[in-house]
Amino acid sequence: MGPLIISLDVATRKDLFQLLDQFDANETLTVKIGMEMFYGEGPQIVRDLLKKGHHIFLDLKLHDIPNTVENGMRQIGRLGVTYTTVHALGGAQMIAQAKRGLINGAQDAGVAPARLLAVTELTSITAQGLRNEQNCRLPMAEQVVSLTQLAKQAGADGVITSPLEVPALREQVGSDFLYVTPGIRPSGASKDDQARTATPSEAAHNGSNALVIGRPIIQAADPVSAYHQYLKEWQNAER
Ligand SMILES: O=c1ccn([C@@H]2O[C@H](COP(=O)(O)O)[C@@H](O)[C@H]2O)c(=O)[nH]1
Repeated sequence: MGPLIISLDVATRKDLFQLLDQFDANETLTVKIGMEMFYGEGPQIVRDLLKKGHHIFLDLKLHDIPNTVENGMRQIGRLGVTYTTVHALGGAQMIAQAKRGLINGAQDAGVAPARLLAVTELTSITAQGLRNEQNCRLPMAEQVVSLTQLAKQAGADGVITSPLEVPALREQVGSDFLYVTPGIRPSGASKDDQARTATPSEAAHNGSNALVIGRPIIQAADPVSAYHQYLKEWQNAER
């Protein structure tokens, strides 16, 4: 069973440490740094979190021509994060070069290479949006399977997808690949801007390898107890 990754979607370093300092200092967490924090605070925030012993998922979702992505990934690879992301829609060549950039960056810095995760269809995309806005003729699960096969063949280590597609992915793409799932909402909670959601225990039952949870933890009245409640549900779920 993989980690429950806390998505630290806050604007400033001060907000971030106000949140993290509520956790026991001995508790090693896996935390996700996204665009909001990285664009505001830069790579130093990643280095500071690594110094505190946390594992980092740097979620910048690169999507550009292959050469640009490879060079960006070389910089990310030097940081020593555990996971990072590209959009699968960038294509096989882009994904393969992203992987090469990560490996070369890790070698430059003498750190372990990050695992490369390809975003399939964002968990905010509905079946209607896929059809009417992306003009995609495949049903959601087939489109996600197709992008996952592409990502796997191109050398990614896993995908980001909704927990709803994981059973089809395990069956059609295999279990030797990471299925990391945001779009997690406790039963009865607001979906916010997420469309394809599941609870932590449903995600576990469907075969997710790791959960990503943001607002239900960071906006809770007590983020530490919310984290432990979802962690318990994730760890104790029937698989
Ligand atoms: O398809 C995707 C890809 C990435 N995300 C990211 O996960 C978190 C989810 O936050 P919540 O507050 O739990 O909704 C957020 O940082 C997204 O950028 C995603 O939700 N879906």
